[in-house]
Amino acid sequence: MGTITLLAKPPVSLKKANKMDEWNEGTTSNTTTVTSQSSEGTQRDSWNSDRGKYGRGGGGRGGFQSSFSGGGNSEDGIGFRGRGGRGGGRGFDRADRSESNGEEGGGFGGGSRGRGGRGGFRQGGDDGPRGGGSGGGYQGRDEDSFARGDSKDPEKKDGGEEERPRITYVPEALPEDEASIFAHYEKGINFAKYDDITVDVSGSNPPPAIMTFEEAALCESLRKNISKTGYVKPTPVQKYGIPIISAGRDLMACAQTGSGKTAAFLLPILQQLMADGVAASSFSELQEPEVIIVAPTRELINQIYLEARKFAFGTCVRPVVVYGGVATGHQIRDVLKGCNVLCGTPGRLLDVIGRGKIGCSKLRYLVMDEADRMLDMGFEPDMRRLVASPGMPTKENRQTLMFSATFPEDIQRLAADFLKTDYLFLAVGVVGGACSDVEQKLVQVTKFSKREKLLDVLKTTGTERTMVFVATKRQADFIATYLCQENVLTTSIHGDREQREREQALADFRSGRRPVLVATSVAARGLDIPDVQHVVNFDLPDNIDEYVHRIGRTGRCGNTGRALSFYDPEADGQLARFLVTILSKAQQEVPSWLEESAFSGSGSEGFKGFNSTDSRKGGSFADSGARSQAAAAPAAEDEEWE
Ligand SMILES: Nc1ncnc2c1ncn2[C@@H]1O[C@H](COP(=O)(O)OP(=O)(O)OP(=O)(O)O)[C@@H](O)[C@H]1O
Repeated sequence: MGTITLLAKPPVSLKKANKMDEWNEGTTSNTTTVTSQSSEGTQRDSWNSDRGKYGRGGGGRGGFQSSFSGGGNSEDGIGFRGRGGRGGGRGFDRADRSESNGEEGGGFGGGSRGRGGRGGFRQGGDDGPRGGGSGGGYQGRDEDSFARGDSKDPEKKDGGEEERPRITYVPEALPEDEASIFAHYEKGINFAKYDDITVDVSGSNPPPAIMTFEEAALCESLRKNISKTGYVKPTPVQKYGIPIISAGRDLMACAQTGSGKTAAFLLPILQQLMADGVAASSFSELQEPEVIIVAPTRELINQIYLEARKFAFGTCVRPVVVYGGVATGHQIRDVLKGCNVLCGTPGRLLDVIGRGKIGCSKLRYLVMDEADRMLDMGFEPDMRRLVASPGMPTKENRQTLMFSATFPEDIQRLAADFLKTDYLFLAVGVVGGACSDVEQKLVQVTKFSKREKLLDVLKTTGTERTMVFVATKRQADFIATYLCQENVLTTSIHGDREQREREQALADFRSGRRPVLVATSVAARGLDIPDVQHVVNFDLPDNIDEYVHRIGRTGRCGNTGRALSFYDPEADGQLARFLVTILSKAQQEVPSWLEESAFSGSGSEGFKGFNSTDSRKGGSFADSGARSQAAAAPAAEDEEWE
């Protein structure tokens, strides 16, 4: 099976990391050889593989001339899809296009949602419950002993195409000792400045904020766990969010990256479960969690799970996590040990519900983290399926909580479908604003000069932990390989890497063994990695919200950080006005060339309405069209998140 091992000195021949490797296991070596990488200028990458039968589009970005010659099926040999790749409406989401839904899709039949890799059929996803289009129900890719006894062969793709291997990956057991469970990183020098942030709560009768954790009247175990975690006082989103949730209100909360949103929802929920004496039981073939938490990527949901496990430590409340890329049977066995708080990515969650292992009738809390992402065109159908699951209480009979650092107004409007009409909207700071602890710099580049610039930058950052964001999975492999060849200790994460590799990459990055992580958007949201000092946008994203999340991987929890973005006027012009706004709202220097670019040509209509808040306040949907459109679109067209 092909795997990529990004070493400081890579071998001449690198095995390519993508899911096609999995598909070809045992049949094709599918080795990718990097034969050149220096002549820049044309999109001449030739990647001979059987990728991209569906959804191949004209190349957009790129520009590094390289020659990848895959050893697999060479039927098409065009390969380089660039950013323009679209699904042609086929609704197939093959492995080469999908980072998020390919793995996390609900799999209720196909359809014609072919845009940007969010097709109905999640072929090639790690768990992609596949709908056969007719009565297939939920059928995960890695069916095992828990599969329903119907006729589908889990190893075969629908339509009798290629065989796919069973997913057998089981992550290492987590350490159980307190020191590991409560390991945390220190808050930074700007933590106290959180108190100066403007907070706005809109909606009727909001409860008063708390100023200290003591005021939250938490039970003893939870108080102890908070203190072992090193939290001394709540952050603003916690000060306001905790009492709102404890008062039983639905909530849409928007607060800057790295400001403690996870604890803002976990603490009041766990408090209520503990106060009610909720206890996990392994004596049931049907587990009925009181809480479901969804997030868009595997790594993020795992992180949320670890937080939940930490805060529930020593109590009878049992959190469990389910996500793609890991053997489903393993996760279901874990669920069956007792499950009060089920954390999951949408596809796998729908899968385990569909297998009859999870019942929703006792559900009290539904939490969407990165809610604007969970409700954009990629995941919204899955969210609708989730709330339509058998036994799921109606929105009137459950508490629904949404959190993100960005909340475009059109997504807010859509989100209201999932919330009671009297939900509260909590805005901490500028809605959708960047964290002001991140120093943002932009440099103008041409696409041909990016790679050398990156190398220059990394030579000055030394062993600082740096995340480098690129537009596509292929680009991630390519840049990571290039950096390795230049002796920069690098690893990479993207949706074509196997889960084992993704977890290893994150572990290597976290530990500093590989201080540079080249990533696609899959790593843009939520990841809380200590000591990331630097984010580089090698390719700027298509929408400004994505930019805000990416740079938010640094400057967390009162620490400072730096973000450097390569701005290619040819490709990034549509972002200019949003960047100007983001920079100025975060008190950053705005380069004059950026201002010129923003005010020229396509104009400044995006400035109006940018500073959105609770959409019920009259909002500015019309004005904010450009921003909203960009924000609602998938984070990247070529690839997705998980
Ligand atoms: N009250 C607190 N005191 C000290 N540290 C805290 C507190 N609350 C949260 N943290 C820490 O701050 C960091 C960021 O928190 P978290 O990951 O919840 O941020 P977030 O707002 O969800 O960010 P993002 O928008 O990127 O998802 C974590 O390491 C968390 O443990």
